[in-house]
Amino acid sequence: MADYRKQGDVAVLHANNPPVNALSYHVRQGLYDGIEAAEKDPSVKCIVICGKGKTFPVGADIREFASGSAKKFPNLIEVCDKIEACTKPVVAAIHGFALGGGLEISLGCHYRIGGTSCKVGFPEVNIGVLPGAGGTQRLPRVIGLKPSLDIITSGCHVGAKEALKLGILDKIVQGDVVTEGIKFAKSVQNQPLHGRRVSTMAVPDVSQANALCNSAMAEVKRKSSGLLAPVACVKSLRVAAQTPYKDGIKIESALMLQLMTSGQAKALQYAFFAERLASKWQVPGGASHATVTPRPVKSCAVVGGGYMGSGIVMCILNAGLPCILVEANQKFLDRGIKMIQGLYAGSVKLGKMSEQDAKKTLSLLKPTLRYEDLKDVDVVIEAVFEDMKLKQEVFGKLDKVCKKDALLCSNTSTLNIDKIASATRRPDRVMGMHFFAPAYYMKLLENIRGAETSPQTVATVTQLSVKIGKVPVLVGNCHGFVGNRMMAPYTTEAQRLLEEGAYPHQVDQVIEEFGIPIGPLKVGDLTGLDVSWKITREVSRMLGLDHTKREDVEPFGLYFPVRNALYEKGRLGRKTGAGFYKYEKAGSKVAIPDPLVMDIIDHHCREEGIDRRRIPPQEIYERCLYSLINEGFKTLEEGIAARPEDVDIIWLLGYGWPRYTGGPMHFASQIGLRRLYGRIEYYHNKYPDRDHWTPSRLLKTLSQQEHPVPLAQWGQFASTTSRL
Ligand SMILES: CC/C=C\C/C=C/C(=O)SCCNC(=O)CCNC(=O)[C@H](O)C(C)(C)COP(=O)(O)OP(=O)(O)OC[C@H]1O[C@@H](n2cnc3c(N)ncnc32)[C@H](O)[C@@H]1OP(=O)(O)O
Repeated sequence: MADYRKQGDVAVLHANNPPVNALSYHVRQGLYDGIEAAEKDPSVKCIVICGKGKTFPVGADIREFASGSAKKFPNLIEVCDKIEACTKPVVAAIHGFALGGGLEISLGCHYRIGGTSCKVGFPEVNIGVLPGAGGTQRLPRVIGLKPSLDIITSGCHVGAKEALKLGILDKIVQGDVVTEGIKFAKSVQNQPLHGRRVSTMAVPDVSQANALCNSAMAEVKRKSSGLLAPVACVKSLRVAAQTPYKDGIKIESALMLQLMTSGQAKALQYAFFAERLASKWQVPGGASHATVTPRPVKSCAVVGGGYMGSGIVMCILNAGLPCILVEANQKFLDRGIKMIQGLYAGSVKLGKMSEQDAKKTLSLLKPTLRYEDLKDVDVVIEAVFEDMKLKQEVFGKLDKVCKKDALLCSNTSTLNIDKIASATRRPDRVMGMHFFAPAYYMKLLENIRGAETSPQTVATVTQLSVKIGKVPVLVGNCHGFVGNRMMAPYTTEAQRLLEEGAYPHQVDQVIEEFGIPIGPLKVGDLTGLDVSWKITREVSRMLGLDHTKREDVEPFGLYFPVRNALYEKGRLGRKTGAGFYKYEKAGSKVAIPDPLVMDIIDHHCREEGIDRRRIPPQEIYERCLYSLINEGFKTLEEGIAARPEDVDIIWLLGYGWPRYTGGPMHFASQIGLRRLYGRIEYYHNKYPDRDHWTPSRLLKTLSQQEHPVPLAQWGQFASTTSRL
């Protein structure tokens, strides 16, 4: 709703819909009625629109897009038009954020003022739509076409200073924005409104409109290939420059309708809420984010200053927390510090950080070679080499020196967290914190709860994860957890396809066309074929298998003859300039299909008596992606992942799965579970020896329901209880 009050001859309208004043039906109605009441009241001379609580409205209520309430009278266009048509001056007083529909409301106002820290923007592209309440038509009339193209197609927030410079804000004010808004409104109450109604203005300097729009169109197609919304934004802005407002708004609405009904908008809006759901955990027994109070974390330590460890240190420092970095020897410690210093220097050079801030942040870092220095820290994150023996050694040492209630976490990406915890006397305070590389950049944190991890440890680690800027997803303990476990069948199928008839570039092309930025074989080269070779050897050992014997490893999906042949020839990937591809030089990023690799593959097939066949792209697509999705369903049925949304967030934020499909589980719901199950069963029959094609029981059950079960209810069909 919107609260209406009068202060002298000023009517003040507060949008009131906590926590972010999203413009739900009742808020729109309140604003519309408020303007009407103020218009009718002869004692009112001017009006201020603002937001209750922490922000101005941040946009339309995204949930109303699916429910249909967004269309109810008055819709957002009607509210903006009502405000603009008012015969008394209306001032938007912005604090916090004015985003999307919130910014459209303020562009409907005759004046806009903002607090020093306010931000404005049109983030609609991020949820698959456009600023469809006149935003694409009004913004260019205020600030011109070029900056409007930048703001609307990027979805970026614009700070107060920049907004003032561009002309979005008329004034920046200090202190309480509503008080200042009232003062400002009084100062303009006798000014004519002619020239203040944005829809009546012309877009300034349209002589270059076509060239600007052509180049913006090329840019959005290059940057976000396959995304519909940025393309529609450019189209709508082109119209703004070439057409009167009354016609432009109709075209904007038509484009909005097309986007709203697209699968992309639904998937992106699903991802928006899934991301916010991720940190809301619950464990068996009922303890949850809502019931358990986290312990305060005032300082942290990281063990291991390699690529991952250094990145983790930076996340902690960036959050303003002191961090101790421990290494085994001076050489490694110096290397870690140098890496961290270099990355901050790079940020300063790029203008992302001031020199002073970089210095201040770095002053929070304390390097050491002595574990004893960790005695007072609240949380330690271990980031040493992925080796159980080494990790257990480290945890044993930490357990001895750290205070009793300190949490000990491991950045393992695959190893058994209970086994690591068994090296300590505090398994209730041990957890996995699986960061993704580069750790200072990637938003995902896969947090692993061991069998004995206490709810308070979960609460504390979740809170710390959010504080260091991550999206934490709580998962259960199993080999590879959720993300890497699903990765296994995907990479296995990619490699098995090579033996049957495909070449690396053919597999990667299909996956990249689907929208994953780097195909599985290029990822293999990036990670290093020696690294994956060693992992295969370690996993084989753990399972008591001889990794050199095909008959041992094949049934476990650990047989990678092409990779092994390349590894044996010293082709270790990008770093050696040769792997599944060749590269201009070691370290180069451009992967070039290599006839030598094709020969190696052909030779292997001849030796094994394999008749190579042409593999259609659809088969590549299904074998890589459907096997991965099937594994995702298995993590749900086993209670390793709590919700399908969690699986999706892990793949969206950790593995580059295209956001406009919503993630593997949402994508599965779009394919249709019956059809998906049928294809998985087909491959299971074709490759009965490959365990990852055994269809998930949960998927089977869901696919047999008479009507499609909404994704949010899939959990009710998982037979096993949660293993979180
Ligand atoms: C006829 C024409 C129709 C429409 C045209 C207009 C279209 C639009 O306006 S589309 C919406 C555009 N706006 C956005 O996309 C803003 C989205 N929100 C954010 O970016 C962030 O929430 C924030 C920067 C505004 C605040 O961030 P933060 O402080 O980190 O809070 P959270 O993100 O955790 O959000 C808190 C809480 O609010 C819910 N929420 C946020 N925005 C919306 C929204 N637009 N609609 C509905 N709900 C929203 C969010 O889900 C969180 O909810 P929970 O606490 O339950 O998790």
